[in-house]
Amino acid sequence: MKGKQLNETHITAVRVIDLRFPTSRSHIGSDAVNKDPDYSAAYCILETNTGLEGHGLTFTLGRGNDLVVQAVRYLSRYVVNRSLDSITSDLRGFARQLTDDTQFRWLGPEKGVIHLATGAILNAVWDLYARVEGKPLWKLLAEMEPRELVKAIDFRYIDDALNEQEALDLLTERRDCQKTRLALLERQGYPAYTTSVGWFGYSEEKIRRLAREALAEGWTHFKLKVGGEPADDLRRGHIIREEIGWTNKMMVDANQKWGVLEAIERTRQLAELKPWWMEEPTSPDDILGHARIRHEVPQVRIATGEHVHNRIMFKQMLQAGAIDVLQLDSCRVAGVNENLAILLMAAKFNVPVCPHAGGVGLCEYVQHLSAFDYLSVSTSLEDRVIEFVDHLHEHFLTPVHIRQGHYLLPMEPGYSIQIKQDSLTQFAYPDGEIWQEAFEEARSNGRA
Ligand SMILES: C[C@H](O)[C@@H](O)CC(=O)C(=O)O
Ligand SMILES: [Mg+2]
Repeated sequence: MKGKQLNETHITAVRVIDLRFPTSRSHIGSDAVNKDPDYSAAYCILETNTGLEGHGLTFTLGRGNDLVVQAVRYLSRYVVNRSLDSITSDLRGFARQLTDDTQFRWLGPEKGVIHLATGAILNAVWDLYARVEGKPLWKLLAEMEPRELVKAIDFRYIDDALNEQEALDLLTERRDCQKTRLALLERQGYPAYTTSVGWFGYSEEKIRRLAREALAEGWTHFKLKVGGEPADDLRRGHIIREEIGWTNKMMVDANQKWGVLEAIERTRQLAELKPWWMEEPTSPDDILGHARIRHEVPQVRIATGEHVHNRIMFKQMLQAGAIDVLQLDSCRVAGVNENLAILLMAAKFNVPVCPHAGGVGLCEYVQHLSAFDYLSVSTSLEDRVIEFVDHLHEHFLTPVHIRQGHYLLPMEPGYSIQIKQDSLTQFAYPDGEIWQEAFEEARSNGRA
């Protein structure tokens, strides 16, 4: 039956939508580097002969979306007119087709605009796969045979750190007691932290109020954006500490603001806030820089990953002992396939994965990856929390559910990423109503 449905599903067309939300107007999502982020998505819909659809997106910011949308359109050629089972029977080969296109590869390889676009298409394929199977993505993954799972992973360039046999052994050994872990997730959900209290552009009064409210809602982990003047960062940090106390956890995120030496100095200063981690202290490409910061400020754990663009970079981060916390991004790397590789490497190196979710749709995506990680890969919740931001969920057909600072397991088939038709129309750029109104207002104010 399973094979038959996959076989009978043919992808007939791909619709690509440039979707942008004007979040920068209220400083939502702002940090020391990204001061005016309009949360955006290069969104694609795989249409099929059966009426089922596969939805996928890659998160970007405002103008950057133009380029990724175009790249998704180009890559669509690899899915149109294919049966779903021609893809799912060789998921590694399919991912390679996308990453190895002989002319697009020059734009990467496996990084930047073309890789972001690859993430959208691959995630849409997995969404469709899970819908055809009638399962949420986490369940599809957790129930797949280890042998099938490793066949989705491209071990090229990482097999010096993790090879296929090791991945297979790890997945096989860790199947024990999966039911017990599932029962725990069903009961209490997956632990989470909130970033929404501490965006960079928020006033001190606002972060105090939001921290207080979040505490009352049951949150125990809170993230603050730093990277401003040292005294301002400390003052803002102490405001949060005054509200949440010293038992709850606070993390700080500099969004790559500093060079390595400044990062060392600033992380030492921020240590007085007792941060649970220091996030993105410097450039995401500086593997040895992260290792040095970690070595020179041992009292603060170092986290990064939202801008780490592929499994090969993560491999080196792990090999170099550069990070304490790995923050994979579900669609910066090449979709579910590459996330599997990264989860497995992190498990081998015993580094906790706390996925990045500050963006549109990222919370919806990563809840599946973390549930799968716990059920089948890391098998631990220790030091692991999923990020949560409380913006834009109203646009999703099956948004995340949070209870007492935990993500509840999503139960609907698919990857939870489908955006409501009304929202797709209203926020499409530049023709959507929201943007037309904004252009009109700018014209009448003489700004256009
Ligand atoms: C621009 C994004 O909002 C970024 O600040 C998110 C981020 O760093 C995080 O969620 O962590
Ligand atoms: Mg961050």
